[in-house]
Amino acid sequence: MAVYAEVLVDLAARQVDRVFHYRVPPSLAGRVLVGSRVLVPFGRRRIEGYVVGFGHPPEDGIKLKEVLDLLDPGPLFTPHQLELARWMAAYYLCPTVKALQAMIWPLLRTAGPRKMRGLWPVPCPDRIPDVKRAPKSAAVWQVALARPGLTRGELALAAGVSPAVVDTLVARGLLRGEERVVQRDPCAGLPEIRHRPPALNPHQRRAVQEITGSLGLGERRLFLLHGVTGSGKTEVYLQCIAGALQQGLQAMMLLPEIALTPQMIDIFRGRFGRRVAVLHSRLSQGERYDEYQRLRAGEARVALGARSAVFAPLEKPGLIILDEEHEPSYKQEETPRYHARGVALRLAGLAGAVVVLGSATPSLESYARATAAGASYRLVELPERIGGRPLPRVKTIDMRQEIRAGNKSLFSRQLREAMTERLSRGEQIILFLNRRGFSTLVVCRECGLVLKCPHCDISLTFHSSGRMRCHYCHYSVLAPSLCPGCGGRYLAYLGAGTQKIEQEIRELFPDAGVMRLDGDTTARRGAHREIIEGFRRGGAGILIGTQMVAKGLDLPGVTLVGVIAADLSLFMPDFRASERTFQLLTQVAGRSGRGDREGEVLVQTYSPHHYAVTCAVNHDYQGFYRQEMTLRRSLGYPPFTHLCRILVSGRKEEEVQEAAAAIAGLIQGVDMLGPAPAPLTRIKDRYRWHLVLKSHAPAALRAAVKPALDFINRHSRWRKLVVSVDMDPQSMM
Ligand SMILES: Nc1ncnc2c1ncn2[C@@H]1O[C@H](COP(=O)(O)OP(=O)(O)OP(=O)(O)O)[C@@H](O)[C@H]1O
Ligand SMILES: [Zn+2]
Ligand SMILES: [Zn+2]
Repeated sequence: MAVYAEVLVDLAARQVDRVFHYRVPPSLAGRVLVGSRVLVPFGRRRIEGYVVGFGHPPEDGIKLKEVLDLLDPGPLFTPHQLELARWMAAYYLCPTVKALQAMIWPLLRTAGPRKMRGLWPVPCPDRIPDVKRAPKSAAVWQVALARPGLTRGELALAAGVSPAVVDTLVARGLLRGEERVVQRDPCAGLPEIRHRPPALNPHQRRAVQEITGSLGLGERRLFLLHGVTGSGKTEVYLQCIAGALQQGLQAMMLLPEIALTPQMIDIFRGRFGRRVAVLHSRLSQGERYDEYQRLRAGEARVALGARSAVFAPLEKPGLIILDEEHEPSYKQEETPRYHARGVALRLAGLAGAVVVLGSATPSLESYARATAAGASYRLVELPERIGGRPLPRVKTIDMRQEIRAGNKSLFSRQLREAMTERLSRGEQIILFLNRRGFSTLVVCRECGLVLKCPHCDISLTFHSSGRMRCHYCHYSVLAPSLCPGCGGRYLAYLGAGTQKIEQEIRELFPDAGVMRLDGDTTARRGAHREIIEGFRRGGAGILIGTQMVAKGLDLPGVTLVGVIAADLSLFMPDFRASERTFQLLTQVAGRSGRGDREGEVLVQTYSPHHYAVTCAVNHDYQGFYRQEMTLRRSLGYPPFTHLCRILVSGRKEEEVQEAAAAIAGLIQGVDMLGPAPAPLTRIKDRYRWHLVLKSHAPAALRAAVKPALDFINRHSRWRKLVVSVDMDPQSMM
């Protein structure tokens, strides 16, 4: 009997989410498996597809086309992964093929195994060159052992001999020239310092016992690890992972991209060596491919990475950890718009794994699930800092009073004094401002024109390079000397960014040594490590940065943290603005006083009485939680409801508006806000309108959205529009 493959095809333009049937020709029989990537005819084209099953064609008598080719030697995904992709498609309302591709992306970009042509040592104990009798040959041999695969020239150079010496070793059969597959190791050349686990404190011990006690039961168990900053959560993760490995399980450790610092990678490598595979965006495609393969082969047992590492191909994931679980970056802001936490919970269900969500400032959603009646998460707390250290003293500084006292600078008198004092004692300081660049607003003083991106409805940020940049579409232009509107000569540079802070701090503290950590200074590979290591070693007294300095850094020399403007995130048009502000302030404050000396934090603000600020100042998570929950309940926002945001974008605003209205007309059975222009009204030349749907049941949201989407997809009139559906949106911008 003929075999029919069910194939999911990738049609980027249309939202086709169904399988097509193809006959498997005898030449490919037995080699095409579930998970195989194949080439199939589709209409007049040949396209790629993924085999998701085998079965009977839909109708008898139809002549089926044949699979043309098999594109990889083995399957790219497992049945487990397919199941997860199907769930993602259903929950996040995206095509299954998109979910699958997100899962196996390290295999899809052109990378493949790396082959190297070079000289490889052939061990034969009796003929190894003697250091005394043949020092040159011995030198070549040593280099060849340490760095296999070098070319003849490289080897001679590294050993400090002429290439002829290399040739004699080849002639004697000690070196063989050939092409081999080599593994790219993203950590090659970095020191691998073995860390011994410290003795846990009683809170940590209890946490590790509770979590490891649930491992290997084959059923999903969920934990929320709420530990104050500096309470040693990382050590709890490490020991839980060690426990999982001991039981023959594999583990996944997820961190937000910016918390996945080289230091963090060192810690994991130090504890687990090559059993850790690292997956993150700064790796080269080839490195990613190799790390992914090491996980697939079971050679690596721990996957460490950012959001997409939740798709690491583990055969037996027994433990899944999300550190900083409250971070918005766990949500992918393009199709498939999944949340790594949601996927992790589902994966744990499929695999019978334990999930640990950790944070000093858990999301309201997670904390509610851990504390409400019938809680589904078990709450585990680390209420104290390691070594009984106190949390830092935090003080707010009312910037309105500074102005009244005639201080118009970016820095309050108190902050300056405190900095002087700390520096005189040889202590270190972090200054935090969540905005990169020099000034975020360039305005003509004569006609009031704001210089905006020609493609987005966003003001351009002036950078100290002399260029103005759009932080949304990367447009950049040389800053004009005259106003492009009126030709006026007086342009005002307003809204300080980290570069401006740096400039002013260098003037105020010329001897302190200043470093800056933000998206601009870390663009080059390796720069992030250099800056943090340099600062840790005392290479500077002051580190200025964006939220990169707020997350996860453990720098014992820091005793003062200054927050330049706490209000920046407070008044964003987003219902999570208070939550984000509270989290950010708590996290950045937590960088202070992690060593033996007591820490201090000064928070400059124009809203000293806002509860997000006061609760962060008082280290009062519970207080913040209670007040914010009261507000969310009264407004009907998550965690009391689920949201689904529909964003329509296109080049013609009338069309966008019309389509948004048409969608709104088709929505039934759920509450709806909008349609209205999104807060960012235009990005990359596309106008943006949105609708926000609310319901207590996610299923009701999906049921409401489906018909509207189908309608839009069917109408060619709106083909140029992009309609994106975002379940549980993290950004409302
Ligand atoms: N049991 C222990 N004994 C001694 N030192 C420890 C112990 N556990 C952790 N530490 C050290 O305490 C410091 C703080 O730990 P860690 O960075 O894990 O805190 P954290 O809870 O993740 O904080 P944050 O949320 O602020 O990132 C680290 O330097 C870590 O090495
Ligand atoms: Zn002007
Ligand atoms: Zn732009």
